[in-house]
Amino acid sequence: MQKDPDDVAGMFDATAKRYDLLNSLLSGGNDRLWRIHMQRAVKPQPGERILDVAAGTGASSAPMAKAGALVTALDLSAGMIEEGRRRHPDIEFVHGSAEELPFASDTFDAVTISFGLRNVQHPRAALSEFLRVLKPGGRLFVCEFSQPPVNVVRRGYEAYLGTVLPGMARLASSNPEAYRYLVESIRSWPDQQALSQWIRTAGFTRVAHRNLTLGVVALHRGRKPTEATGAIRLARHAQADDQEA
Ligand SMILES: C[S@@+](CC[C@H](N)C(=O)[O-])C[C@H]1O[C@@H](n2cnc3c(N)ncnc32)[C@H](O)[C@@H]1O
Repeated sequence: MQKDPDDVAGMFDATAKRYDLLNSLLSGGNDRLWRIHMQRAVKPQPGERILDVAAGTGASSAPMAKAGALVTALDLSAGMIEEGRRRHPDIEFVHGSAEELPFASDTFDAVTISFGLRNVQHPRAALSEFLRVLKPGGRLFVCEFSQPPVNVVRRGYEAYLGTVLPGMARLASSNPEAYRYLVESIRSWPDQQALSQWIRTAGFTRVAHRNLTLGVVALHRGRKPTEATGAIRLARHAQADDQEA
C-alpha cells in the first residue's frame, strides 16, 4: 500500500479536530481500554524521558505526562500538532518524521507509538530510529491494530471493517476517504509474529507481544540492548559460528 508522507499528513490535518471523537466512536469506546493497557505496560516514572512518536493530538501522550514523565510528542501532521498543543499546553510537541527523528542517539528512557507505525511509509526504518534514540536498556512499546488469531473472530472483524466502519465513517466524518485508508492500512499490516520479527531485526531484545480485544490490537514491546546484553549476544553468535565451523 502506498503511504506518501505528504498525503498521510494532509489526511490527518483534515481530520485533526474530530479525530479523537471519531476514534472513540469507531472503536466502540475500546480506545480507552487500549490506552489503559499501554499505560500499564509503559509504567511511566516521574522524570523519565519518553518519546511518543506519531502522537497526533496527544491522546496517547497525556496519560504518561500526567504520571510525571517528561513526554516529547512527535508527529508529521501540523494540524494534529496544532490541535494537540491546544488540548495539552503542558506537553512538548515536535514536528518531524518517525523515519528521521530530530534527536541525538541514546536520549530517551522509552519510545512509544500508538496506532502510528502502520501509517509510516518505511516502518522498519522507523524501528531503527527508535533503537538509535533510546538509551541502552530503554524500552519500546508499539500499540497497533493486528490480526485476531481465532478464525471466527477474524471473520467478524473483517465484516466490521468491510461494512460497519465505512458506514459509520460516512455518517460521522466529513472525510470518509480517510476511513477507507484506515481499513486498507489495517488489512495490509503484518500480523503479530511478523511485526515481532521486524522489531527483533531492528536490534531489540526481549521482544514480546500481547493481544488486546482478542487480537484486534496487539501491544508489542522490546528493549535496546545494554553493552552487557550486546556483548552476551555477540558471544552467543561467535559460539554458534564456532559450532558451525
Ligand atoms: C492514528 S493517529 C494516532 C495518534 C495517537 N498516537 C493516538 O493514539 O491517538 C496516527 C498519527 O501518525 C502520524 N504519522 C503518520 N506518519 C508519520 C511519520 N512518518 N512520522 C510521524 N508521525 C506520523 C499522523 O500524522 C497521525 O497523527
